[in-house]
Amino acid sequence: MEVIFAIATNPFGRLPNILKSKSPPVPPPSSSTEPILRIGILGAAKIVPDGIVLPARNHPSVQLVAIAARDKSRAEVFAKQHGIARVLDSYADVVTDPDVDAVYIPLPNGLHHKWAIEALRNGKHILLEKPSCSNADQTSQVFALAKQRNLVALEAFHYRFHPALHLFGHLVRMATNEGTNPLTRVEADFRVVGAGIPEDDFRFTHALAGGSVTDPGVYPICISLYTVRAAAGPPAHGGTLDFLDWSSRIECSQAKPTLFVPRVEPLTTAHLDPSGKNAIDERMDATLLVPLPGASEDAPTVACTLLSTLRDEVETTIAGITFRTARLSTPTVEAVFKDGTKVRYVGYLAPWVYHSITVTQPSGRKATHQAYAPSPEPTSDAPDGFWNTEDGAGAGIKPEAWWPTYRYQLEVFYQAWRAHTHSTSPATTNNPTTPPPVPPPVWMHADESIAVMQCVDKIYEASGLGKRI
Ligand SMILES: NC(=O)C1=CN([C@@H]2O[C@H](COP(=O)(O)OP(=O)(O)OC[C@H]3O[C@@H](n4cnc5c(N)ncnc54)[C@H](OP(=O)(O)O)[C@@H]3O)[C@@H](O)[C@H]2O)C=CC1
Ligand SMILES: O=C1OC[C@@H](O)[C@H](O)[C@H]1O
Repeated sequence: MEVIFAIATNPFGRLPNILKSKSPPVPPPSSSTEPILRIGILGAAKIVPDGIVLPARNHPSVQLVAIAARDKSRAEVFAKQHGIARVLDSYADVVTDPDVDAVYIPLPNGLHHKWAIEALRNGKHILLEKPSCSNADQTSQVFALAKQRNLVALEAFHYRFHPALHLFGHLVRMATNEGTNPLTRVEADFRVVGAGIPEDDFRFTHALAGGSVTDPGVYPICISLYTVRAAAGPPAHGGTLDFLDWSSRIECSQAKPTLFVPRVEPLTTAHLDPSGKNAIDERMDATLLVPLPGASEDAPTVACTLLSTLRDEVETTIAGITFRTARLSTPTVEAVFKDGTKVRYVGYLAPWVYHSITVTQPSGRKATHQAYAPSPEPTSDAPDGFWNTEDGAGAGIKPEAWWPTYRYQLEVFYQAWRAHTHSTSPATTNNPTTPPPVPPPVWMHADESIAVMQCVDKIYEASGLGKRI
């Protein structure tokens, strides 16, 4: 609601940047010193235009070279519309194509594992849509293979790469007053307005790892873990966090599902699990008890309350007739500290459209912050990096206020790939004009993708619906 209010009351404030994000400038072709990353796409999915087509259009060193869809004629129309160079006969042809360096995988959740493994086995780097897989075991297999084959693998948690999140992480750390004012509670949500999702969508299909936790729910899980890590600050004595040791200590104390019930004839049965039980959550209310990394075993945990919905509706009855209308809301995360301080980030999934980060002191005094581009404020204590005002994209490009999360995501993926290519290819290592192999300024680690899926598994087990398979 806050976002709608903000845009409605100041439409011209954000509008130019929103329009630019939908029609980004096309930079001149890359200089010869920048290696070109050639991406192939599996499926003509709805997320493809925002997730990769528009970001790539604005990237001087990324080319979308191939796509395949189950129906080739559909892929041909899609490729023409979005400027994708070649249409191949099958997903298998994309992952084996010698002219593809990396594969973008925007398939239904239940197909992520199969196609991530296929792509990696064929030597392709992967940008894998969220949720990384159907469960944590599958995610561990994917990232283990990427490591073994020395390939870049990134889960497409786009919101992680936007400077507004890094400012939020910094403000969370500041609120702890160097750890003396501990984080006690996190509340996070993502309510998808269900009216638009057809009942035969993969999100309501058990065999394709559907459900509200695997779809919108992974964002509140992921941002809650980020918030707890931000509050803990960098690991003591340097070093890096042992994610999997930490995540193994996270418990799900309650998980209450609201089951999906088909309404539209012919009624689907895809929500049933193999034993015939309804196993699709249209909504999940859950609590994770998350230890602060580095805290002693008996230290209090942080209660993270999570809400995800696939159909969020309000029922109104007038003159005996019941109407269902979508409830509008904006993805929000709020961190609450022992002294009552609150840090609330509204709009964490589409921060380039609008967001606000408000710190409320125990006295009730509020200060609101925003970061539409890398912020001059110090955010270097945010976990997993931050965009410095000096950090650029290749070819002298700097992040701009219109950049969507997906453009940042493509940038970090490109930079990770470039660093990798530089360190493994004699052609680039011997070329003195090739940019040095700097890692991207921000990253999302493989072990964190695994930790998120461990939380998904724990929530589904506690809910009685069972892990996704
Ligand atoms: N990062 C983000 O902001 C978002 C991420 N996502 C994620 O992206 C992925 C795709 O989501 P979305 O774009 O909404 O999905 P769509 O339903 O639009 O697309 C899924 C694609 O998967 C292919 N497919 C292959 N097998 C099947 C099957 N058995 N049933 C249905 N589709 C099949 C289809 O490709 P074909 O063209 O070959 O027929 C289809 O285009 C999901 O993992 C989702 O979680 C989704 C929305 C936003
Ligand atoms: O990742 C997502 O973000 C947008 C939602 O509408 C969608 O269901 C989900 O897959």
